Amino acid sequence: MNTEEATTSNAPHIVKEEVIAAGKWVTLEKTTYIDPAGTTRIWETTKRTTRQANTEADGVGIIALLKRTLHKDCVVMVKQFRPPLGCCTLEFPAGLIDEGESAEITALRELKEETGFKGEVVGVTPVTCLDPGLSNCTTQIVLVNINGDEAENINPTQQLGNAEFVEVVLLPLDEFQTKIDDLLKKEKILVDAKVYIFGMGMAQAFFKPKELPVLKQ
Ligand SMILES: Nc1nc(=O)[nH]c2c1ncn2[C@H]1C[C@H](O)[C@@H](COP(=O)(O)OP(=O)(O)O)O1
Repeated sequence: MNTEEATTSNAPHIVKEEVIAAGKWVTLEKTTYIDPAGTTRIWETTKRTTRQANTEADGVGIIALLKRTLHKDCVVMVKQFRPPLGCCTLEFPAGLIDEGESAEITALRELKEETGFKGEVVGVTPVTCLDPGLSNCTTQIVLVNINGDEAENINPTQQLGNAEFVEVVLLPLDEFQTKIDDLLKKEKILVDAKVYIFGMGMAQAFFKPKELPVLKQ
């Protein structure tokens, strides 16, 4: 057996997927798979029922930067009650990809619906996973700039459905992490992991690049 064959035969893979329970929005499945040691195992998996045929992403998250004359640049965030957690969360605006949509189109539509802002796409990630030990849920993060000086972005109006209750929260980019820490102290909310990691990354990138290396112990 050559190296390539050995690698292929040892590759972990799925044998079968059986639906245990199916709801309108999610399924619970029993996933039978072969692990890297060749052992057959079972995993409990959740999946969304809404993934469209033309995409491997379930939805998008939107990092929207609001740029206005004489204002600090702000990240447009949303706060809403999330039933699975039983509390409010601070998240990037987000939503599921509808039939025939690209990630970019979904991002601009969801941003308009949830926040009222009209944006312009400036970047998009590959398909990324969200909670791989639990679910096959995937997302693409779309970076959007908003010209806050444009007439339609001065008093933005949300376009929410009757079961949607979304509060828009503007956080200055240069104090993103500390403002989130303040909110967490004040209110009983949970912050989305993507959001907090973005804040940590921003803080590292922008506020510590000039620190001199110190002796490591
Ligand atoms: N897991 C879900 N359970 C539900 O009972 N309803 C759900 C689930 N996931 C989505 N939805 C509903 C709620 C909204 O009416 C639509 C669209 O949600 P969308 O705005 O695209 O996405 P989120 O912002 O992440 O809720 O789906």
